[in-house]
Formats: sequence, structure tokens, C-alpha cells
Amino acid sequence: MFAVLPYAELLSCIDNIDPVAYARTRNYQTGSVTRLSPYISRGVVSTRFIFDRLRAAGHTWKEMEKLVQELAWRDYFQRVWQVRGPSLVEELKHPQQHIVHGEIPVAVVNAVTGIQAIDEGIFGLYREGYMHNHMRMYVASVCCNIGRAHWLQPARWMYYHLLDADWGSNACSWQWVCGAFSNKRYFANQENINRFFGTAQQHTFLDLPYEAMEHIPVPDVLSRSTPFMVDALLPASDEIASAHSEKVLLYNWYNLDPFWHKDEPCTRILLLEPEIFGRYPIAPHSVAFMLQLARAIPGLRVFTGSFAELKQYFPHARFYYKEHPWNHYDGCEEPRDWLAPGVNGWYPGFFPYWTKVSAVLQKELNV
Ligand SMILES: Cc1cc2nc3c(=O)[nH]c(=O)nc-3n(C[C@H](O)[C@H](O)[C@H](O)COP(=O)(O)OP(=O)(O)OC[C@H]3O[C@@H](n4cnc5c(N)ncnc54)[C@H](O)[C@@H]3O)c2cc1C
Repeated sequence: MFAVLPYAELLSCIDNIDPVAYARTRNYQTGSVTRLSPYISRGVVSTRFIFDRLRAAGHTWKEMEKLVQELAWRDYFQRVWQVRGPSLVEELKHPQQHIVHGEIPVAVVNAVTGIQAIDEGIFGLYREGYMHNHMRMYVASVCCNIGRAHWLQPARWMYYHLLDADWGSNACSWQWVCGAFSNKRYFANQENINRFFGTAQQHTFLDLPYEAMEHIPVPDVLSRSTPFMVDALLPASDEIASAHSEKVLLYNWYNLDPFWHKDEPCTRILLLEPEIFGRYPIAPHSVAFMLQLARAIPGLRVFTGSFAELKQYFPHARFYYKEHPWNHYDGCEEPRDWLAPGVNGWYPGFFPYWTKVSAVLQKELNV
């Protein structure tokens, strides 16, 4: 199980990032990836915060550009989510092609695809709540482009298991792999997987030249599918004392920032809405991870119920929350952190967005 890092250790992980090694090795299973995504997705640290720490550590733009670009992918998907609305289930650019069903291949769920690295990657996801980016792309390609599943159910399956589950990054990435948010479907063959994940397999259903991959029939091993149907098991509410507290801070699955209004005398509530987790369930290890982060915030109480139900406990309060596409509260909305807050709105692709973000950051650095 993924252990939650105490804040001081998290900071030291950030300060010890070697962005040059990251740029060179990030596509390999054993590469120097940061594994910061669970903390970013849960709102403990932001992309801007990491950029500022890299800068303070003295890294030059050239050294850290690749890592900052990856952080910008995250911000980009958040912008897409903001603009395209909370559900993000409509195809963003093109309807997905070549679909034969709307479920998930059973062999993927059971980690028995026969592709050794992929099966190990899925077991790792179940065990640790984490999967390497390149492996996420392989799995999505096997589900959608080889197994010809619609992207939505497999995406929900992966989201369920990831500690870094973020519907913006998740839905946009699945759509990117299956060609709904890109102009070309993503394929990886066995040779590619062997190279980046250190296996030496041959004669698998992926052991093909790229020209052949777009046209192969669904391999037998991927032909059985199953719907993805699970529930999230949410914790019971803490005792909430009905109070005349004037300021109530709302935390949630996407905001567990330990420094938010720190030391101010506020009521702090982690709001877990069954309606949201019913649509986008998360695994017990993700619930446990969230609660560990929440318990590190002094005075925070858990409330499982709707916002309307919570309001009954605080009839005279003003609610404060951070902006997020899923929030529907009323009260005082505060902005989230961004690498470049002024670069917002709809960009049809990442690179026009990145051109603007990198210009803002380079100006800050006087590059
Ligand atoms: C099919 C698929 C599903 C995904 N689902 C999620 C998800 O639910 N939640 C999530 O946070 N990320 C998701 N990603 C993006 C990416 O895989 C993860 O952010 C990354 O693997 C996290 O590991 P890391 O922190 O070690 O990344 P690093 O490589 O160390 O990167 C540092 C940070 O940059 C950001 N980042 C890096 N690569 C990407 C990327 N391709 N897209 C967006 N941001 C990126 C992340 O915030 C990450 O923590 C998905 C990617 C794919 C292909």
C-alpha cells in the first residue's frame, strides 16, 4: 500500500528532484519519475508550488523544461475540464472509431492479457494505486485500440484504482489515446513495451509492425468484456456540532491543501458527497489515502452527505471553497493555483497552450 508522506518528506522529495535525469529517463519503467501525482491531484501541492521549488533549488530553465512541460499537461487538462464542463464524457474532438462494445476487457480487469509488462502494471495498480504514465498509455491502447472498447468504462476502472485519480487528466488522456482528443490513435507494439519495461517477450498479439496494428481483429484474449460496476465505500460522518461558526472551509477529494487559511479560526469540513462518488467511485485504498491526508489538517471533520444536508448544520455560516469543475456549492469561491493563471480558456491542443505558458514562465525567470 502507498504510504502517505509526511509533509516535510514530501518537500524533501520535491527538493531532491533531478529534472535532468527526469527528462532523460521518464519513459522507462525504472526512470526518475517523481510520483508526486497523488499529492497534486489531492490538492496537497500544486504545479505552481513545484515550479517555485525547482526554481528556488537553482535549476535552470533548460534543466527543468521537460518536467515543467509535464506539469503543464496537467494544467492543460484542468483547463479543458473547466471549459468543457463537469462530466467530460463527450468526445472532445472526434467520435471514437472502431468501437465494438462499451465495457472493459475481462483480461484487463484480471491482469491476464498475456503481455507480461502490462499484467504486472495492472497488478501494481491494484497493489499501490499507481501506474507509470507510459503503462497507462499501453493499457488504454490495449483496451480501446486493440480491444475496441469505448474509452469511458475502462477510464472509470483506472480512475477507481488510482490514488492520483483526476477526472480531467484521466478522461482527456483516455480520449487522447483512442483518437477522440487527438488526430491519431496511439499504438505501442511489443518491441516498444520490451524496450521501456525491460521484458523480452515475443509472439504476443502486440508483436507486430506498426503498419499492421491498426487493422488486426480483436485478439481472442480480449474478446470477453464486463461492465465496470462498483460502489465507493465512504466513511461515516464525524460528529458535527451545529454551530454559529461564521466561516466554514470546504475540503473535498480534490482539495486537501494543508496550508489553506492555516491558523485561521474556521470550521473545516471534508465534504464527501455520495452522489459524486456514486458516479465516479474510488477504491478503499484511495479512501484511506484521502482520510490520512485529511487527518493531518488540524480540526478537520468528515461529513458524508450532500452540500444541502451540510448547510443545515451551519444555517448562518459562509462557505469557502476552491474553484473546481465539480463544485456546485454556494458561498465564496477562491482560485486554484496554476503555472500561468492568465493563460486560460479553450486551447484545442496542448502545444499552443504550452507556447503561452512557457513564455510566461521564461519571462519570470528572465530567460
Ligand atoms: C490513460 C491515462 C490516464 C491517466 N489518468 C490520470 C489521472 O487520473 N490522474 C493524474 O494525475 N494523471 C493521470 N494521467 C497522467 C499521468 O500518467 C500521471 O499524471 C503521471 O503518470 C503521474 O506520475 P508521476 O507523478 O510519477 O509523473 P511525473 O512523470 O513525475 O510527472 C510530474 C507531474 O506532471 C504531471 N504529468 C506528467 N505526465 C502527465 C500527463 N501525461 N498528463 C497530465 N499530467 C501529467 C503530473 O501532475 C505528474 O505528477 C493519465 C495518463 C494516461 C495516459
